[in-house]
Amino acid sequence: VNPISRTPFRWYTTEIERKPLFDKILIANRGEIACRIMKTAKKLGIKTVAVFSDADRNALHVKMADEAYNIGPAPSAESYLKVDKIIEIARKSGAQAIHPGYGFLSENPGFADRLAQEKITFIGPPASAMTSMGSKSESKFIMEAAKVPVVPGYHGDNQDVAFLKAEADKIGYPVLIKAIKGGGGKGMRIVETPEDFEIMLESSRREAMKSFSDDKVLIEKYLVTPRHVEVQVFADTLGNAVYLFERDCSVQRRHQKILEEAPAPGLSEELRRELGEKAVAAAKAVNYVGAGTVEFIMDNTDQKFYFMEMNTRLQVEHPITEMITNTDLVQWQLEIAAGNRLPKLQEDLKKDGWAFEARIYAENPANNFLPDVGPLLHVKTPDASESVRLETGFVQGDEISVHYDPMIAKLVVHGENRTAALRILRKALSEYEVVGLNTNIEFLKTLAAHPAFIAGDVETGFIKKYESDMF
Ligand SMILES: Nc1ncc2cc(-c3cccc4ccccc34)c(N3CC[C@@H](N)C3)nc2n1
Ligand SMILES: [Ca+2]
Repeated sequence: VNPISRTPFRWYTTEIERKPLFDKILIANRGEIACRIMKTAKKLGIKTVAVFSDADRNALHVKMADEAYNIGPAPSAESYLKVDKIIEIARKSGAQAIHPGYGFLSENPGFADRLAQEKITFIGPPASAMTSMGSKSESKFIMEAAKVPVVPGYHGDNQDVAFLKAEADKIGYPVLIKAIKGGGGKGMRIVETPEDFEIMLESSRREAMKSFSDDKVLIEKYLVTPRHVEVQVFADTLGNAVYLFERDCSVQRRHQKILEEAPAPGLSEELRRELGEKAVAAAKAVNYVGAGTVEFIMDNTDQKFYFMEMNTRLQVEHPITEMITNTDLVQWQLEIAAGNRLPKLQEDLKKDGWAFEARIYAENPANNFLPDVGPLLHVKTPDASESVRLETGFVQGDEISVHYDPMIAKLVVHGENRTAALRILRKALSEYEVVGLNTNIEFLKTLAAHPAFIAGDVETGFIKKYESDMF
């Protein structure tokens, strides 16, 4: 073989000079993700500005920041979602860029656009990509054009009841009705028989109008207890895009992820590569920039996978991807937001070992796992090490309040293989103590010891199927 062609074709033939990162960034978030972003900023010598509501005055992220500003009362709508207030503080503090974290304003195209107008760098994707991927119908049309597999169904403009019912008959029952602007299962209805179609359509539309002010729906073939397999992708402003392998997030309750793992169990290398390549194709189809996650559902019987949606933000569970690829994805976000190229090429990205993330929730198992609140009277966390990483925004003495999401920490572990990682997870959970409010730590211990979980038989019906074993 010609020796020249043996050298891998390097995407960057000209050495693009590396632009400096930022002097100061504002983190428009709270809790563990704000703390986690600050850790990377400090590592890079970037000054950090925190914003906090009245309820978060003494929070860890406020203590960690170089500067901190109050943005209003506890309710998110009066604080963490106040665009004008956040911009005013960015101005006052001289922050050149804003990191939105996840939730809050992280997938709000209006916020991204507003920052562009204000000449403040938004550390995230272009508003256009958020908008395209924010609509389940528009995103499906874009995916079809990009040859990314989507679930068979109808996702067009015709919202006439009789027409949609005819489409459902064509697809074949059971079908799923989904709100076009939906997410996390809201507005979703499973329809088992034609007789139920109209009433379920009406109910889905009511919820969609209430939740998203848009009652447009799409119809899909319903996959019974699919797996939720998502692929981390990254793209820079120079036209490059890579995948950083997949995560399995099937173990959920009421669309709330509980225990995630990377890579996904039971996939061949060939299927893994196909998932990655389709995810990159999805990102390129919307000229994506920054960190993104392409969510697929995978049929448990034939391992066929279908595009679900794209999350145009850095997700809660990103640390398990960092652990198996030895990357700092917030650093990647900062490099890309500063106009630099991807820190690694696809061939430089290697999957190493296995990682789990257990989400520690303040919740009461005796009260249907509903969120719990209260003081963290006593907290003893597992010792951090190469293989144990704890991401939290709260310490002993803090109050977990009702205003925000009940996740108090993420326990992330890494092992050389799934069995080793699971053992490290169980040990870490056994060292985790919280007194003062109820948590799901005991539930997680049972889950991590369950034979079906140990066997890797994960799918979205897992909790429902084995709940009786676990409580
Ligand atoms: N055509 C078809 N068939 C089965 C599905 C099953 C689910 C689903 C239902 C229940 C829990 C889930 C957890 C993770 C991923 C998906 C699910 C689903 N979801 C739930 C919220 C959103 N992420 C998409 N869409 C589906 N679509
Ligand atoms: Ca989403």
